[in-house]
Amino acid sequence: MYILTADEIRAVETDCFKYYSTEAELMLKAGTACAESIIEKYGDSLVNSSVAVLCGNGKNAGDGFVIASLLYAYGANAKIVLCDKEPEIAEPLKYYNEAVMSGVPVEFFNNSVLSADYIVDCIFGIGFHGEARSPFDKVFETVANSSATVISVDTPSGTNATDGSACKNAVKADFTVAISTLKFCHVLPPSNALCGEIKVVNIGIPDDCYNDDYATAIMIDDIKKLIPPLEYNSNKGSNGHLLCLCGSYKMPGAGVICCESAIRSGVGLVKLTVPKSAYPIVASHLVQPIFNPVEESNGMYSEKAIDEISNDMQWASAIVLGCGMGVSDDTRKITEFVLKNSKVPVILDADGINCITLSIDILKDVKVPVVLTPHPGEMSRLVSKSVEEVQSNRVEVAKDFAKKYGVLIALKGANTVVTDGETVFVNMSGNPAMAMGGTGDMLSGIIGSFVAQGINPYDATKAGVVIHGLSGDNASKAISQRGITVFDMIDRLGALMSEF
Ligand SMILES: NC(=O)C1=CN([C@@H]2O[C@H](COP(=O)(O)OP(=O)(O)OC[C@H]3O[C@@H](n4cnc5c(N)ncnc54)[C@H](OP(=O)(O)O)[C@@H]3O)[C@@H](O)[C@H]2O)[C@@H](O)CC1
Ligand SMILES: [K+]
Repeated sequence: MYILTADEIRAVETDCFKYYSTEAELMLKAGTACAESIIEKYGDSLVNSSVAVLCGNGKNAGDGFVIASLLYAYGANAKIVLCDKEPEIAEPLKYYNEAVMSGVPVEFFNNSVLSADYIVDCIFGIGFHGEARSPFDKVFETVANSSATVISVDTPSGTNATDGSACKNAVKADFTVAISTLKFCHVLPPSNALCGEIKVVNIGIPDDCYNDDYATAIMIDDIKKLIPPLEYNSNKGSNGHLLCLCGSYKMPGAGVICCESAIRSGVGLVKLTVPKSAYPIVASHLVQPIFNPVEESNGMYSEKAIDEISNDMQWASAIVLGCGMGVSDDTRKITEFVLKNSKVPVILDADGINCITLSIDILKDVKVPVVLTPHPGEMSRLVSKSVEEVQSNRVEVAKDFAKKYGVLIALKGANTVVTDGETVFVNMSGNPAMAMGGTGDMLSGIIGSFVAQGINPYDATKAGVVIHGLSGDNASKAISQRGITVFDMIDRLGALMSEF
């Protein structure tokens, strides 16, 4: 599934109009597909309910006039609410006239929308930019105060389809029906939080109107192709050796979480090389890995552990470095040693990332694939920008960094961005319940496990973020969003792997 900017979808539509369809035909298909999705989702509850279809001055309103006619015909008390004026563009005007002819009531915007059961938001689509100009500022304020179920058509009005920004009082939808493809407002903050459930409807634009260099949402079916079935004659050696350099006296759980997630996602053998004082704690929670308790300083790896770590590295087919490791001169030296000397891919997370922020250029000399899994705070330190700057340019920041340093990036947060600096993938699984300590350690363990099993690091990262998000979704559904722990997610990870 592609994710497009406003200009990219306009170019697609222009090609479609050139060769395949008129604007009016496409608008009818868009409005019809949206109405069908609304009926499919809300069904009989629409009948006799009051539905205010709020229409602006652009073509998003054209979809709205089609939707109003179809919901009216379905039995809803649907009415068209003109937010500013009667339509002037030919195609919306056509469907407006048809709606009026079919008896759909029309009114100009007033506070009666506050009592509607449903608001269908066709105020703006991909054409919105900046702050809402009068009279739309007032419309947005009123919608924000309504208790109606809000359905946005294509984009929540007031969001910018290209950069994901949102104006004051931008519409907050319960359900967004995206037309043809996702747009960036569906996956970038802050507007991704305004979409509610998202459904993408196909309106029949032929494939050859699209290029193939767009950002892509990672879908579950795509991931299934990336994970090969287990070999019938496999043994613990052939399913990969993952070395985890994670945990410290103060953060032993990171090692437990990382290793257990790796095991639950299929790796043959895991070795946890851990500072000595953390060993009794991790081993009391997890017994399946091999342990190597090593020299420590202040509860973190000591530089003196480098020989032991070096030996363990010869054994590994992938390495996860950094979860709960702590930052000290010694852990910085160990991180640099691992990066410079590893012959296998390295997944660098958390304190592994923090350990290289002052010596970032070492990434340019690393000979093996490196996956960095920063959260926005870690990314902000890596690029010396504020968290706000990172979050308002997630795709560009991640892509530029990956390209400059020749690494793979999974920039975490809602809709994790995965990139190799050339192509961009965005994750659609997961939920806010996962915003808690330990979920990052889990993600690193899953990615490390897949890489150790021989999946190429880019595919392993894509698969890891999707499956990690799904385990969060499953745990939240079974328990609650506020009430889950990382171990509730790990408990579901094993069963979830049956789908892959
Ligand atoms: N192409 C097709 O045939 C198809 C299109 N489809 C549908 O069309 C939608 C795109 O339509 P669209 O391009 O007309 O944009 P839309 O958002 O409806 O309105 C733009 C108007 O809003 C105005 N405006 C902008 N910002 C503003 C602000 N801050 N405050 C106030 N006004 C502001 C802007 O004025 P401007 O500022 O740019 O001069 C302009 O007048 C798309 O999302 C999909 O739903 C589908 O049916 C498939 C077929
Ligand atoms: K809209």
